[in-house]
Amino acid sequence: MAVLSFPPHAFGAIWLSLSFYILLAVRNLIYRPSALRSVPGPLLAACTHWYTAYFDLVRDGGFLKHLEWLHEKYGPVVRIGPNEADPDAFDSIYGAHSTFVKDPVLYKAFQQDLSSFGLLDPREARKRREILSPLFSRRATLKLEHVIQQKVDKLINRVLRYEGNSPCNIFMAVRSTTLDIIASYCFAQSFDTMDHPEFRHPILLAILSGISVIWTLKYFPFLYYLSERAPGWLMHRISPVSKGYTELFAFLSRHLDSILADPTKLDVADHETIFHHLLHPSTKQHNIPSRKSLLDESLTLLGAGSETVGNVVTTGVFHVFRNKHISNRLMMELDAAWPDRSHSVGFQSLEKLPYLTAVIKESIRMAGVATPLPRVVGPSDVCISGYTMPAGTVVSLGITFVHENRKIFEEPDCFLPERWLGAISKEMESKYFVPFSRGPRMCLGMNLAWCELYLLFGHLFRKIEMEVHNTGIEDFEYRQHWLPVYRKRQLHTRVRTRQ
Ligand code: HEM
Repeated sequence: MAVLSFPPHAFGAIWLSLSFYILLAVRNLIYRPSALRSVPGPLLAACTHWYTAYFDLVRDGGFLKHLEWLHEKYGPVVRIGPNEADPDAFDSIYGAHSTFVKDPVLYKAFQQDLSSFGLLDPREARKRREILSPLFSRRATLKLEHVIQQKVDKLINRVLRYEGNSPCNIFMAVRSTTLDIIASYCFAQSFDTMDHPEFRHPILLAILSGISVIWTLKYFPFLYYLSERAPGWLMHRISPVSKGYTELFAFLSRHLDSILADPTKLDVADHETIFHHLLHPSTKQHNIPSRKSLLDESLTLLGAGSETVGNVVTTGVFHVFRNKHISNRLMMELDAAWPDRSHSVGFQSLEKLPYLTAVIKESIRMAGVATPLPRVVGPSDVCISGYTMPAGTVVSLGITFVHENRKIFEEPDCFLPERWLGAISKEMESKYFVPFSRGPRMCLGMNLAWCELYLLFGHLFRKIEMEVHNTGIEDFEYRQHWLPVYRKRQLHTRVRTRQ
């Protein structure tokens, strides 16, 4: 038997590790913040982080589902780690005046420490936001609307090539589009992801599969260190999709280095880009970011700006086209406002359409979003939901717990755009619609996201009739790897031109 051939020193090592973890767990139970002892939750969670790790890693992103069960069992505040709690109090954690900082244990796993998303120091993060915000303001988005529109038009053409043919993979088509949009918007460059047959561009595949490694890097950060130092051929052997990441990194590095070598290239760029802001002389008061920081920022924006919007659009297309009442009502509204499809209708006209707006909000609510967003309490102890959380405690509340809360949204599992039309909807929105989070670290790309969503939803539904093909609601069940990861069938539709 294999076990008999186990070398004796291996048993010794296993015993040693086990004893270490048991001692650590006991220490956590006895010495960790006594105030947290009163927070209800499983004993094992209070002993060790490997409790959440088990669900994140072994149960394939299953902690979010388990957390729902924990809240049902223990109530609105649950202890989920030796030093970690999940209280039902969104504004206390993420509100405008929050002084809590992002938890390094999670955020360092993204390996983008020097980007707007990864900077942990609130002053550094604020400075970076100040530099980039002008490019992501509503005004800037309106100015660059044509950049988005161009890609949306290309998507419509690409999708309509499937008319009378096999079903189109909308899941990948839309994600290819959002990746091309964010690359164009931020760098005035394109990967031409949409041109790839079946929308399976290696860079897109690498970004998608990269989501699933977040938990691994959170619990085993040294793996990133090893992967960075391993020869490329070995990494490609271990994970063939990493070739896409190598391609992405090489593309961004080449582009950045050419600008650093000759900044006048920015003068002839098609439009303003992130580098016009990050390398602008007035930035000197904040210091020009290092090359690593510029690369981190580029990777952050590509990641943050593509999958998020793509996921919302895929979710919306599925729900609208599987419900005749919703698709009819939406098309009637669009046809009335936009009788001639050959004339383009822009963001500012589309955002005035109430039913389209309701459909977009409901798609955002139903699409899984970034969760959890852990924050470290500080600089002093605070009382949250009736419990004292000592400074240093990690707290988080998943956005899904707000958006899928039965006490807030009736029938939260149903796609009901009408919920955003009633008299009460404005109040609901201001209190409970938080897909972009809130406070000092809320989404930087929110205006861009809204513009993309209106143009994508508006043009897809006005110009294309779709029939969902071989995809069911079960295919929208996801595993939470910080972002949702879909393991089942991708949304396919049969398509027909609408006049
Ligand atoms: C529907 C689309 C989107 C959703 C639901 C969304 C949601 C979020 C959320 C919840 C956060 C907070 C993350 C955290 O605290 O860890 C965030 C941060 C961020 N988002 Fe978005 N996002 C979307 C689109 C975009 C786009 C298009 C961009 C492109 C520029 C973008 C760029 C960022 C950045 C840079 C941050 C980090 C901000 C900071 O930490 O200060 N997002 N987003």
